[in-house]
Amino acid sequence: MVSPVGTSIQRSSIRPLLDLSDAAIHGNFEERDPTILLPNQSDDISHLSLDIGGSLIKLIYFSRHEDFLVNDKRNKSSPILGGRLHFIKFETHKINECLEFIRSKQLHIGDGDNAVIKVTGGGAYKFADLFKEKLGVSIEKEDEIDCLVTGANFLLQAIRHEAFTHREGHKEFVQIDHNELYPYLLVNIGSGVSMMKVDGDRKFQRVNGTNVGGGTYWGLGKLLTKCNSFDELLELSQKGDSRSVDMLVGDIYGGLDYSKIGLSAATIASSFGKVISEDKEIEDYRPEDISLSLLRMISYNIGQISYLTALQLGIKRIFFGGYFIRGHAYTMDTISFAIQFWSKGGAEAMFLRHEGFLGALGAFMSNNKHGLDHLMVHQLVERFPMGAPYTGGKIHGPALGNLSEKASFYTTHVHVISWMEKFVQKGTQITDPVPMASPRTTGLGGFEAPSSKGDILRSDESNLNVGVLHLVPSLEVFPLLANPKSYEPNTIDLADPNELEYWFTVLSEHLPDLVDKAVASEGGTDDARRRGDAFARAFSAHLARLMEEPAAYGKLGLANLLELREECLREFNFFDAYRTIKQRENEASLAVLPDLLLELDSMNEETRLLTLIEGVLAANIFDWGSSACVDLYHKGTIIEIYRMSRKKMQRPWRVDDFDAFRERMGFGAHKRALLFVDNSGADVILGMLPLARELLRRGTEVVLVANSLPALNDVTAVELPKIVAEAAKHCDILRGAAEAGGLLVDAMNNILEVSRQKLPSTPLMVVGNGCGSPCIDLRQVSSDLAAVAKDADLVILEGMGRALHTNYNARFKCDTLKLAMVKNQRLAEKLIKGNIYDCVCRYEPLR
Ligand SMILES: Nc1ncnc2c1ncn2[C@@H]1O[C@H](COP(=O)(O)OP(=O)(O)O)[C@@H](O)[C@H]1O
Ligand SMILES: CC(C)(COP(=O)(O)O)[C@@H](O)C(=O)NCCC(=O)O
Ligand SMILES: [Mn+2]
Repeated sequence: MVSPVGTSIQRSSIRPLLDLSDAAIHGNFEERDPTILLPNQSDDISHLSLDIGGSLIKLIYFSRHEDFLVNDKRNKSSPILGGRLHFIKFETHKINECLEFIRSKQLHIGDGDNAVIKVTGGGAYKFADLFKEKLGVSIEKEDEIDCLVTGANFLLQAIRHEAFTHREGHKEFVQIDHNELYPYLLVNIGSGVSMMKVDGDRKFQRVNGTNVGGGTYWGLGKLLTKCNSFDELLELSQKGDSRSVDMLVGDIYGGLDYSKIGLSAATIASSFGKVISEDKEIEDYRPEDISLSLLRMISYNIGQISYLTALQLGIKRIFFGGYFIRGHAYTMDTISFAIQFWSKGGAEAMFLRHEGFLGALGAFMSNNKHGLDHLMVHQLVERFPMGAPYTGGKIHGPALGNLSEKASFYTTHVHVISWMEKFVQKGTQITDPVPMASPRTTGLGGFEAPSSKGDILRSDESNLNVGVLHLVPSLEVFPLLANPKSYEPNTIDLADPNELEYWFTVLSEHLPDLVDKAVASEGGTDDARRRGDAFARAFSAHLARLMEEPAAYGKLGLANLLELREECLREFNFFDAYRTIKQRENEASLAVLPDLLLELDSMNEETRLLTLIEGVLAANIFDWGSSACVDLYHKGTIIEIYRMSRKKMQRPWRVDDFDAFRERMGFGAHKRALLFVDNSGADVILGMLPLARELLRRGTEVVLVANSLPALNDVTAVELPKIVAEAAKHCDILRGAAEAGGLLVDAMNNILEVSRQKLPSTPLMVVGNGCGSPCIDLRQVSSDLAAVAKDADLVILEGMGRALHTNYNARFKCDTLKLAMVKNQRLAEKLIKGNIYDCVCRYEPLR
């Protein structure tokens, strides 16, 4: 039996606090990213793995965090711990930076006596002594190819939006059926190139390779262009025109296509071949053109060898990894083109978001001590923090001014941790344009010059290319989903640029009001204001980044954006922005509840059910996330708005299945109902609770399913027991049910005057859903919710976020009722061909 949510969800368990005592900036204050030493802080890090390659060191570490769901009682015995996986890279020739990073974060200490450091790549051999000398640790070596394959298999099975195709500037995520994953060809383009045929878990063979790889591009490029960094070289290529160095078919055929064998005039006949006939020195060529020619030469070559290898083995799918790809649109397009061209469409190139980290991930997975080797897709949540440090609950520094004001602050405030310096730098990197090459092909095998959108590569330093993977072992797939495999939570796909722009504008315009509320919720102090500013800046930067590259963080739907906003607030330590508003609305609603219940009790059953549904729809107007509603609040009081809203409840509603629902409802029609509740105040107290009471009265057990973490003015599972206890003071049905559901155990102590007569025992329970967003992705819910769902035969989803933005098209294995008032004109038009404030009552019985 489920017990109510207690006090297990605590602030401190979600946001780790750093021990800042004796903190000091290490090294030169003027340097760009000074290391901050926190000698007394243990991040509770237990697992570190590295892939030390010829060019780059890839580091993954796991920091243990008691994420809010790990407190779940049933998981106490589970060996899997909640925590976060962080992905970092260094250049191999700067190994000392890497060692310093490990030391400053104490990654080599671990939680027990000895941390296990799994290392793969040649550096495991080359630098073993250095690790011993500098850090006093022995490393455990892991086979490189083994790790690459393990890493790729893990990513392809555990991360939902990992693999994607990239054609003509367009990125598309591919859903890979686990049963159809093998065999595939894995091509890892690091310094050199390895090709593996993968047939299963640890079943693989290295089938090919080439010495012309990422090291060749960077090495030759450095020599020929005098570039100082790989990124600089790659950026140059974006402005290049390789025709000045490449010999094209047209150059040989007097401008004509060699159409007999399918080669267009623009096809490269010989990379760098044009140079031979020209009497020029290297200075006479543009470095941009050289870089592009090199990039094309190497990418085509790898594409061609990969294709031939796949052909020889009869494999259709080729996944490309390795840091050479660097998320670079043109590189991916070139490789895709080569595969498509040579295979005539028979084979497909796919890329991986964690491209460079395959080996490091494999090394990490080879450490069976953390018990993370069988993580499932539903247990992983990827987040993209901006890097605001946790500093004892406070973010230090003066109010943020203009981005250009950063320098003076930094030199005068070195005694506090300069989160600002890092943040401003990150914000700038994030809003930098991302190159989105959309090369036009001639169709005959030639590429025109890339037409990239920007000229700056997004720095990896921003850490927003791959996020932090949160491992939440207690998340599960909602067991009542009719078809979990094809389930798509988002109703609105933001792939449509118009849609994207509309929602971005809506969210941007709502930002000042949200910041006001957030700052007020933390007492309006200077510190809160600074954090408010920083939050607004961070969220705007995320929006700008996504506007430019919508798939940057994985497939983008409206629900993801709304969740990102909540996560971003939390990152800046705003735990509950609408705290006071929620309290005020709860109090006002509880005050009128007894009268409402009296009125309802005077009705006959049929009228009552209709009035109850009307009540839910009318009260769903209290939504602080909708700009239209926020305008309403500035014009009237809660009670005025509620009255107005109730008066407008004329049937038929825009979507109106009420009659079918009423027909189904009788005494004991359902054994257990899950009520996914939405907003605080009138919505839950005058809308959903009275409906719950009606179900209880009809002998149906009720589980109120609420957010585990705050989001806008949504009620949370922690807040609900107190609200129910207050309501129960005025209602025997609710009191008996809450007692039977174990809800009043704590609350009863406060209401001793209540008579303890034996009451009917249909239980009312509360359960946290595992999320902190106004929407709900039912592929990742708390195990508590999954457990209660098993006996449920009615699901009621309420509110725009849970019933419209997400799950409007979801099908369930039981009767389902979706209730919402539409508080956005565009959504009303698009979804129900109606208008703002229209209502949806969609009933989908299980036949
Ligand atoms: N910042 C960078 N510095 C050096 N090389 C980079 C960088 N970013 C991407 N690369 C490319 O990635 C290649 C290394 O890829 P990687 O998968 O890390 O292989 P390895 O394990 O051999 O180091 C380099 O040869 C270069 O082409
Ligand atoms: C965030 C919300 C989904 C919350 O709605 P609810 O689930 O509370 O009905 C909604 O407020 C929303 O879609 N807001 C953004 C659109 C707008 O301002 O119109
Ligand atoms: Mn809401």
